Amino acid sequence: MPENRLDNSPGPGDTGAVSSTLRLGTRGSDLALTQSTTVAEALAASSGLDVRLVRIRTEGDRSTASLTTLGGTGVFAAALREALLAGDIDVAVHSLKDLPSAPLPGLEIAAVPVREDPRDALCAREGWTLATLPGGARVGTGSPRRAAQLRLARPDLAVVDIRGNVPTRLARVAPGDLDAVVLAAAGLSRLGLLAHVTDLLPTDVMLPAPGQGALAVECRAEEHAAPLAAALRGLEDPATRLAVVAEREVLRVLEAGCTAPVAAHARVDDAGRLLLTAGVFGGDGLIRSGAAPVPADEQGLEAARELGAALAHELLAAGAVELAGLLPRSDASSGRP
Ligand SMILES: NCc1[nH]cc(CCC(=O)O)c1CC(=O)O
Repeated sequence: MPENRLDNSPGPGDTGAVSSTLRLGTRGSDLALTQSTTVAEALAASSGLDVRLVRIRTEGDRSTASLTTLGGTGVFAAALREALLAGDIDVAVHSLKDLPSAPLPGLEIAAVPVREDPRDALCAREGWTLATLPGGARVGTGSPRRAAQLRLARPDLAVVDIRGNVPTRLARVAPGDLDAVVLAAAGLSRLGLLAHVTDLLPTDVMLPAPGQGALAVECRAEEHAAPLAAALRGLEDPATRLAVVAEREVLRVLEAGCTAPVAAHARVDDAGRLLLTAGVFGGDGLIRSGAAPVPADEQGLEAARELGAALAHELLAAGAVELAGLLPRSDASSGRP
């Protein structure tokens, strides 16, 4: 597959102007390509650089094994991050929810662009909503987080474990196969597939994965002061950054001692307060909410982190670790996607 060129200026082979060419690594799925193309175009427009997409094939794309067997969703990001560290690419675009919560030495998330709708969406036959799906309806998801919340909302449904990229999962909704699937609204939106949504699930019914709907634009940390990082920071949305820092801190703290699926959703309200809800699912599930003022500087990020950690510790104190034993799939990791 040839590299995608976003402009028609000569490549490095023609002029030797390597430094003006930015290699943006991407996975090959429709969703990854859409996300990467959007970021590449924004970067090309703001920086004047020649931005090229470089496709990287990841273990997560190659394998049909279940995500939990592969060791969680980090498999999607690992190959891109290796290419970044090796200097084969200059920038990587990830779905933030697929990025492990631990920082990777040598890399930095230079920008978190404005977030899409963080909610999960039901795509059902016959225009069914979660409330009107007939009893026993077969609903597909590969996510322990979504499965657990589906069971809580509608214990009478049959939750079916599925895999594959977004279009593949959507195609399973057909008579004789699945009656519905649950997918992130953000992915459907980016792929132009929102018309398939029959019910946008409110966050109090289906609390999203930490980082859902947000992107991470990653580069090598050594480039922090370089023009590249400055150009990347132009893509930053501060409110989204605050929200995902809090959500990912919940995940980071819980991942240490808890294997139950984790969900978290935060947003900044009009008064400049960060509102965070975090949950772990298994049994009846556990949910905690909190709020904190978030000043528009480094202290805001620290406050977001503290709020995330505080809710995670509340969940641990309320028995989050024990919940893992109540899971139908006790090997479930953080519950992403
Ligand atoms: N787990 C795969 C994945 N990673 C990111 C998205 C959607 C986009 C997003 O959540 O930002 C999806 C598909 C889905 O969960 O439906």
